[in-house]
Amino acid sequence: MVPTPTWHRFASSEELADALAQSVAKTLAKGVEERGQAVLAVSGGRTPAHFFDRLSRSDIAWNKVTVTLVDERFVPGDSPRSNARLVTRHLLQNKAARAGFIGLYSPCHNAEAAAAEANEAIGSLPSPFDVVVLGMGADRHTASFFPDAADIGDMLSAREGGPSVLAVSARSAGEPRLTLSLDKLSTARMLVVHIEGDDKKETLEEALAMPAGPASPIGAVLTAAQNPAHVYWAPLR
Ligand SMILES: O=C1O[C@H](COP(=O)(O)O)[C@@H](O)[C@H](O)[C@H]1O
Repeated sequence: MVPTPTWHRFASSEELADALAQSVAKTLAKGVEERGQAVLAVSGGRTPAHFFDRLSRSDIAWNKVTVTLVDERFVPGDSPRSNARLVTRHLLQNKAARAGFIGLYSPCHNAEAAAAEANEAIGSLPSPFDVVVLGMGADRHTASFFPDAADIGDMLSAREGGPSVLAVSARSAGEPRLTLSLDKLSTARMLVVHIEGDDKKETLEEALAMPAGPASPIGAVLTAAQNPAHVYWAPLR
């Protein structure tokens, strides 16, 4: 059984973006106060742009915050499919332009080599991360844990001590991917799933009712979560 997360439902994407930005900013500020620095790991895709715009205007000590990605496509930073590009354009702006950024992509010969490089950089960050904001696809993938990835079972059963960044190859994902490990995601002090639209709400409700595992990577992450997880939902714009 997947532990039931706390749902935060909003009438619009704008209201959701305001509330989520406020809550994330508060948690990052608390992290800076307690540890002198804070880490925020965010998703890519279409959903988070509006939330990023709001969060970038939050008045916190961004120079003590490092932003990273929960996952990335193995594409250069100027590709329209790059999650780093989305974060650079929408989050690392305004007040948040002072934040540090560690991406997962590097121009290596393959995703495995890029994952090894990113693993070094991610390993230098304080652990656990302060905030992880996940998205979710219609196939119940989250970060780049895709149900049809060859070694999805192994990736979702790996616990503490393994690499923090993994290379992923899945037919449904298109290009190769890089993802933070289950351990990195599930140990976050604040774990949020940000989804919009009725379809995704139904998909997540189904995932919460089915066994966590390769067919339901979002369920696996929520089951492994070390702190109560939060779902932020609004209808599609
Ligand atoms: O491939 C990805 O998709 C998911 C969901 O994206 P969305 O466009 O449906 O919001 C996202 O969470 C993930 O970071 C991204 O790489």
